[in-house]
Amino acid sequence: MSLLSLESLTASYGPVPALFGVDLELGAGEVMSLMGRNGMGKTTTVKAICRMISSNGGLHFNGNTLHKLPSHRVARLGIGLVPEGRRCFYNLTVKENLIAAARTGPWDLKTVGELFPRLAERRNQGAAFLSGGEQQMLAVGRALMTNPKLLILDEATEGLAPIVRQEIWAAIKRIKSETGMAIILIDKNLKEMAAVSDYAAILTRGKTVWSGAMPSLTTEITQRYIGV
Ligand SMILES: Nc1ncnc2c1ncn2[C@@H]1O[C@H](COP(=O)(O)OP(=O)(O)OP(=O)(O)O)[C@@H](O)[C@H]1O
Repeated sequence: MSLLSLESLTASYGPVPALFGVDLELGAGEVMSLMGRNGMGKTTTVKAICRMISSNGGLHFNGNTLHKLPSHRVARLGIGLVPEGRRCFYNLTVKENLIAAARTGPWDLKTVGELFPRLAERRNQGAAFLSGGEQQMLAVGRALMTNPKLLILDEATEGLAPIVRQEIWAAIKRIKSETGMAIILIDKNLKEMAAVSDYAAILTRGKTVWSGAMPSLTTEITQRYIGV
């Protein structure tokens, strides 16, 4: 049985439609790249999954229909989001950010500190004083502290120096290999994203136009739908 399934999902921003039929299936422990050119509906799909915008069509997670739930209930069901633009609580310390939404499980201050030693070193520092890369690590750590079954990373390496990007990719690989967490990735670095993913789905104008196992994603397909 799928952990997450979206069937013909549609969504609008007020009167303006943005999703026209998104289909996705993800099993427990699987990693998926959600791909598509700019403005094709990737972030909107994530917002619909997390119930930050309303949607129609099939939307199920771990045996639950998500449609009527408020976003905090979705988080409690086990979906952890690292949103585009990080959104840390800048008036709180690193530790306060991490424990703000913590739930019992294998990810706690100790294990997150082992994954990102820089966060452990700066535990009592204000989040506003962290570098961009450290803030991104904090956003990932905060989502992990909710001990989700599904972690969604929306542009987690955007705007970071190459060396910091590599630290984030290494952490994602560890999360994949050391936990049974399912992960959805959205990222402009297609090569790195493909290297950690089992599956991919491509959106064009708010619709799934291709999905399948990562090895079957050919250059011909990426050129046709993503232009690379
Ligand atoms: N807050 C909003 N209000 C109105 N329209 C929006 C809003 N956010 C996104 N859209 C529109 O919805 C469509 C899908 O946007 P979305 O941000 O989901 O795309 P994306 O694939 O995540 O793009 P990007 O890679 O640029 O982040 C676009 O046409 C966009 O202009």
